[in-house]
Amino acid sequence: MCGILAILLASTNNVAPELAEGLQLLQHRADEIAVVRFAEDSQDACGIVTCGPKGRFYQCKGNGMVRDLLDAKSLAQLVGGMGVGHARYPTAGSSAQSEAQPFYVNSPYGIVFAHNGNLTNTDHLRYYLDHYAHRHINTSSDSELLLNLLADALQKTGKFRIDEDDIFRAVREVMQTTSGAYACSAMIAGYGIFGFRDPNGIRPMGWARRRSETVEGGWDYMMASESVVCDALGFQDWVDVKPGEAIIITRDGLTAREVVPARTFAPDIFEHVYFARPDSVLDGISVYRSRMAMGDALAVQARNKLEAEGIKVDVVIPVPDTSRVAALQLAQNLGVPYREGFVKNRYVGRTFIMPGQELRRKNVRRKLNAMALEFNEKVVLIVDDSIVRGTTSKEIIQMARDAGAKKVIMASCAPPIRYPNVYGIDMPSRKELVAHGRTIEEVSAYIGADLTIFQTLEDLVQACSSINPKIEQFDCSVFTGEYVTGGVSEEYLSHIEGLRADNVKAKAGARGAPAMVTVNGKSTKADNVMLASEPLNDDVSGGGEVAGGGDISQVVGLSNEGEGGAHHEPPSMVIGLGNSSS
Ligand SMILES: O=P(O)(O)OC[C@H]1O[C@H](OP(=O)(O)OP(=O)(O)O)[C@H](O)[C@@H]1O
Ligand SMILES: NC(=O)CC[C@H](N)C(=O)O
Ligand SMILES: [Mg+2]
Repeated sequence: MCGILAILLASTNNVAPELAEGLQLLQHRADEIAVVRFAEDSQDACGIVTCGPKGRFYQCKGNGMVRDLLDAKSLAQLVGGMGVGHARYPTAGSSAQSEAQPFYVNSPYGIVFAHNGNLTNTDHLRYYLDHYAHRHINTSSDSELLLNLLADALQKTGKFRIDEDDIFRAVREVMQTTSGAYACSAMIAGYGIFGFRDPNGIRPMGWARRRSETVEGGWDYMMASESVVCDALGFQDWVDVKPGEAIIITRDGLTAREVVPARTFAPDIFEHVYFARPDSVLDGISVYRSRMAMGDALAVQARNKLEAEGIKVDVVIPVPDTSRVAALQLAQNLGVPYREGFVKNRYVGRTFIMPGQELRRKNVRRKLNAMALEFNEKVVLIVDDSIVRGTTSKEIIQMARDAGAKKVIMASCAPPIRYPNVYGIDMPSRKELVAHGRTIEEVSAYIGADLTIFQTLEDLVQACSSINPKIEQFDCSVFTGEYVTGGVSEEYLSHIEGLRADNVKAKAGARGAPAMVTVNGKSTKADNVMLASEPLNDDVSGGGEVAGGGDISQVVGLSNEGEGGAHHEPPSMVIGLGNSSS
């Protein structure tokens, strides 16, 4: 999953520090543990591009977490009052530094682009861009395709200056040609920022504004994956972008338009189960309240199952962090004590996102420690938000037994996950999913539980839609194998399994080792681009029109691992390293 963010200030103050702060709040969408970052090729990446005087772009991006990569020194060099940020973990292409976002194209106008989601017709798009648009695609990233489609559509206007209608039209063209999930933020040099959400509203996105502190009567605007960014940065009145809608923000204000009619409104329910922060509200549904409702529903099920089996539970124990909210609710409903029996090492991140099964397994143990006094001689009910590969459950059940538990019952707030996610969550291979091809009893035996209780899909959907009844449908494909966009065939699933299963990624990881880039003679992890030599003019035009694009002096560190596509095998290369003028 990824986090996207864009901010446009009313003033020309530097926006980079706020973008970095916002990205920190989205880090859970691309979180990976410290051990991985130092021991192996890092999967996570992040980046910021700002637009400064004379429409010049300033960029810092690369592998690593926000707090490490976007340090004060780097941020000080990112000039300008508008910018785009991205926190990535890959669902297409590789984890190579060259695929870190935001992406940039110089033509037309200078566009910077960040994407959360995953496209399902990339072969087709790649073919079109190669054979018809004649645009060079330099990585295996689906997001680079999306940006180039957008650029192609804007290019077709043939205009020196574009306006809002041109952008809306270009976004419509993109939506009409792409299939899959996408929430995107973009920026045009010297013009403004814009964003859009796919016609099924699968990935979340919204916007907000606040009064400028420096420009009287002016507004600062932001758009982001989750509302938590809006709250923390002091923006107000969060508005969700609708499926098929695009928004354009310039210094003149915001315009929203439905560019294609919504096909469905089916947000990915896994955002509520696991991905999103509990303090976010997505499409009018508080993630926290939906997780409470999941706990309530699971309690009813658990009571019935436990009674039927004649089991009396002594204690309910959550698997930190995500399941805590639901587990507390479940314990209260059952009238059983809730105890934090697993202590989490706060310096270890989310294990689910880590690359490679062996690493994930080891790190469950590094991350969680069982306190014997909460397990010894007890019948324990362990609650997790989901059981995906079964790595966590298998390890912690063994830990519970080692700590003296008499019986271990496992409960999952989500139903069994049996199908890949093709919309931006890295669950690409059926074979890796513990419940694929297994009954509940078989899953239970595999993870070593005495009994395993899963939420029903009906209860999960009800838990989310009860908070906002206007959202009647969710993408539940990981549970059902029914994909809201359609067009996800058996052939396609086998194809992505071939590209993205753990074993394939392990090989690709070696090929995709991040390029080291030299900036001003220093070796750095980041693609750090400083373009302007001295303060120039305004960074954003009065809005409405762009004057022939911005001025960008260099692009850095390009390399390619190849998706195996027949039409593209671009060479590894580095273009224009070094600082232009400063
Ligand atoms: O069955 P698995 O493949 O192990 O995946 C499921 C687990 O992964 C996630 O935890 P994670 O450690 O990523 O994050 P958290 O701290 O937010 O719970 C999720 O909350 C489950 O605990
Ligand atoms: N998780 C995501 O949203 C990833 C975005 C995009 N598909 C990439 O791999 O970079
Ligand atoms: Mg967890």
